[in-house]
Amino acid sequence: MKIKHYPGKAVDASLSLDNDSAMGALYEANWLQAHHQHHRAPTQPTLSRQPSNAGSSSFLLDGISALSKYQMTLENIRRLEQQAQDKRIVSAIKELNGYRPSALQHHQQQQLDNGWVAEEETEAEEEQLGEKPKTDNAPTPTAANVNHYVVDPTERQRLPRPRQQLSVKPPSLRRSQTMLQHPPPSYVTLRAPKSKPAQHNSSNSSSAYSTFSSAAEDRQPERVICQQPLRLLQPPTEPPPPPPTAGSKAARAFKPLSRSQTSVQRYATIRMPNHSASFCRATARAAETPDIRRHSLEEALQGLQLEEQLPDAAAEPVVSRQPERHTSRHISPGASSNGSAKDLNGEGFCIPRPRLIVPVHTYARRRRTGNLKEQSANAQEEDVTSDGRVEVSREGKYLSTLSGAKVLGELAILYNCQRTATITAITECNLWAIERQCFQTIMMRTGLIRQAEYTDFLKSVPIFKDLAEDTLIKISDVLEETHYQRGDYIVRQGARGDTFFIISKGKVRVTIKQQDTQEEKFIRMLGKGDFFGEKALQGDDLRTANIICESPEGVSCLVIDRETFNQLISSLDEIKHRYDDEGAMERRKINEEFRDINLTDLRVIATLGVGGFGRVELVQVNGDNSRSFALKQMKKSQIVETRQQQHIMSEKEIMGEANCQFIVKLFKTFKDKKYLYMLMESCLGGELWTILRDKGNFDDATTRFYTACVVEAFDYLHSRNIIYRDLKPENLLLDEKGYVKLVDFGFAKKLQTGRKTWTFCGTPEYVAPEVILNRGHDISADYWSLGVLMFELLTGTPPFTGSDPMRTYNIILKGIDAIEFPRNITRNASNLIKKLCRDNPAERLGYQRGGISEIQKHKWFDGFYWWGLQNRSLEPPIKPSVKSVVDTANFDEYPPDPEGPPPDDVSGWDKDF
Ligand SMILES: Nc1ncnc2c1ncn2[C@@H]1O[C@H](COP(=O)(O)OP(=O)(O)OP(=O)(O)O)[C@@H](O)[C@H]1O
Ligand SMILES: Nc1nc2c(ncn2[C@@H]2O[C@@H]3COP(=O)(O)O[C@H]3[C@H]2O)c(=O)[nH]1
Ligand SMILES: Nc1nc2c(ncn2[C@@H]2O[C@@H]3COP(=O)(O)O[C@H]3[C@H]2O)c(=O)[nH]1
Repeated sequence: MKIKHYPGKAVDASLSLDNDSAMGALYEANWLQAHHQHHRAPTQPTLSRQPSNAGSSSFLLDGISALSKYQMTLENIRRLEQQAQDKRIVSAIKELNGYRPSALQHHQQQQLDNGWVAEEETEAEEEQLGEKPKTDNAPTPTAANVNHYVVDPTERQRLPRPRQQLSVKPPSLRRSQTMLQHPPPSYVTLRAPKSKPAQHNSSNSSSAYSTFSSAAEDRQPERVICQQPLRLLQPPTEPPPPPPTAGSKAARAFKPLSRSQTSVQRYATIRMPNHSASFCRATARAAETPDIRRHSLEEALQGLQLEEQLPDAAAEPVVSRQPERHTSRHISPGASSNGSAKDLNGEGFCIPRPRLIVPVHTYARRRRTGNLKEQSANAQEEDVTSDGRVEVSREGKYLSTLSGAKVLGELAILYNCQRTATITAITECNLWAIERQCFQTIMMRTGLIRQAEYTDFLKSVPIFKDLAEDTLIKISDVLEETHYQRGDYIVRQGARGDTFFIISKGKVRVTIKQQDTQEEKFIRMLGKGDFFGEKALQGDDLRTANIICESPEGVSCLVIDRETFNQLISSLDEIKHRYDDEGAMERRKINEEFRDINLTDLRVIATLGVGGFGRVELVQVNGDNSRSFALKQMKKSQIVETRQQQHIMSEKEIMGEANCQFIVKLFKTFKDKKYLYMLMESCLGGELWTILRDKGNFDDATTRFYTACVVEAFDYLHSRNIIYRDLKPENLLLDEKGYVKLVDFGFAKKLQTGRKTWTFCGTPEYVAPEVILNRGHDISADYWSLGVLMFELLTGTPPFTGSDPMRTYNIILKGIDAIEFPRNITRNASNLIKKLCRDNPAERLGYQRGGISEIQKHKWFDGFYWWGLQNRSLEPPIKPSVKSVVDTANFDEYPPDPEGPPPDDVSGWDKDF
């Protein structure tokens, strides 16, 4: 069998089963690269093979080789486990290295117990989010910090503009600050090696050993089984540490990682109480795909021989006394790697195999996906006499003690490199040896067989049918198969999710918890070839529905990790939209209408407004005079200068998807060298601010109507965890009927559930105290601004107004109780304002248990016809005069842009706009 592309780090070469030299060159090249990257020493002179005619360059990996990473990971994790007092560092390191820290197990437990519980915010997480600035630099309302509040150059020229808009600090700066404060763990920094004299010279070994018992508890004279080459050893800098004895403090310090940290627990979001017991694909699929059985692992081994070896007779392997039993034992999925019962109970060390080439990767996968129960049982069953113990050391330093059915010595074979560690027998051990050729062949054949099966299956799945063969191979290489029993929750709504699933067998039920009743509503059934789990990966990590195993005979899923999903799958249209809710589908249909409209099809009628980055023009599509649109034109250079790229992308995304009649719709975006454009629905009633300016203030009923429109818009946004952050009358536009809509989503942001954000943005008069104090804010900041809006609409001036932003912040921090309420604010209105403008975000109305409905139920809204507002049957208090679709009478007049066209920006940051 030939493959073209090797998954993982994609090596482009032809690999043939019988082409030994290609295989050797592949391993060799990997090792060379590893060596080059990490040891920076001259090329290993003792490599057994020279680059073959297969061409070593084509085998080289980008960056660090998997082997190097693997070794360093292994050893550093251990070292850090011993050293680090701070558990957070340990778990961060593990996570960086692909392990799942116990925190996730904790999460999973929480999910099992009670749905899910919001994770405690940590600095490290915020760092990842790239939002939280260094606390030292947190803005406080003192003059010294003025430069944190960069006055937005977008401030309009029109008078009387009472306020300025805030701009944000450069995100990159914030990030580096955070990193300064919390430097990343030094997991790549190896400590100075301590060495002890090697007992034996070593060589490139040609066999891998599986240790398993031979009775004796008595400590035998130590014998080296495989040894790391002497050349690598450094002169001792300090006396070697004594080998830890069982139960000693040192031995406890070496407490190895548990398997659970590397395998099933990675699906922290998935509740899998009753996994079916088998991960042996050959078995699991036997019933369904008889042809696959032909390629069972046993078959892959035909003609291969295992040898049993005593450590002191390493040079002369003894032929196994029980070859049949050994054969099945060694290759069974449960025992294919370090699958001892001890391991599985969290006491053994679990070697993460490098994801490099098919055989290696496949080898790893089996273990990572392994079903705990069954592997444990298998290992116990087969590990008849598992008392033999070996010690692993590297450069004279003790690493671990292995016992039971462990595989060792595979690295030198897989990578054709010298032994990477020294293995010494510390009790009498019997080892089974497999020769290089045999071992490689097993790994390769089983890997290829497995890969071919998965690729075939993927080809039959409709969403993948158009994917290139090499992409399918890559996907199939990282797939892990999991099995569930009837009634299992494969995915639980509200849990955190990190994986994408394709059903390979059986049926699942999709349900969604109803907000009001908490009952689970049936949504649909999914079967073989269907997928699920994409939403959590696209959104804020949280599962949006329950997926329950329905088939009596269980369900099998192929599981794909987030990284692969993002790289290879997430862009598929079908993935993006298959399970859209009704609103999203309707919205997509609307946007579809504008698919064929180009910038050149638009004709400018007049200017509607001037924003921070340019003008908003009233436009019509050539040949269609029945409708008009607002085209927001933004100077790219200015966006970059003020570092608002991220905000603009977010604005596009949120407005483009929102399907709410209280939010201005964005239909299409365009870009050219100088500008970004947003084609929106036009609201010809003008800004609420203009009306307020002309009228001075509104009465209670008028204010109630506009406030209610905003409540509806917030209800829509907040239920999707979107924070708006820029409420003010300028951003409320009236449509021709007099209903207001929220516009300008430049500061809107989708938050992760339970998370806060730290970006300092908004308009000074409207920002909440926690924003000023840089304590992190969330949707509750919008409720604060709602109170401010009510006050401004009722009085014509916002409650917190200073002569400059710093004074305004000081006033805000004194709180709403320090503000005198004019008489025209009714008691109910002032009560609601005060309840919205609570200093403590958690106490604000709308943010508590009853959600936004608490605002709707407030006395001030007594008798308000919410349903009429929602179905637009309610008569608005002010009916704007809009004579035609091109009537701009409700807008001020704007002179042409005095600055002229901006410079070109073709840097490409806006490619997704
Ligand atoms: N859809 C629309 N229909 C009618 N007028 C609009 C529309 N969108 C924007 N405008 C007008 O253009 C002005 C500026 O628009 P917008 O606030 O979106 O731009 P911006 O660059 O984000 O401005 P800001 O400086 O307020 O952040 C608005 O205040 C409004 O007068
Ligand atoms: N490098 C390294 N090898 C280990 C470790 N634990 C067990 N081993 C095994 O020790 C073996 C030494 O020979 P190999 O390099 O062939 O393969 C190595 C692994 O199988 C470890 O922590 N580091
Ligand atoms: N939200 C939602 N999810 C669905 C629906 N139908 C199937 N699903 C799947 O259910 C999955 C639950 O986990 P995710 O939210 O990650 O991804 C979700 C979708 O893949 C549906 O109608 N709504």
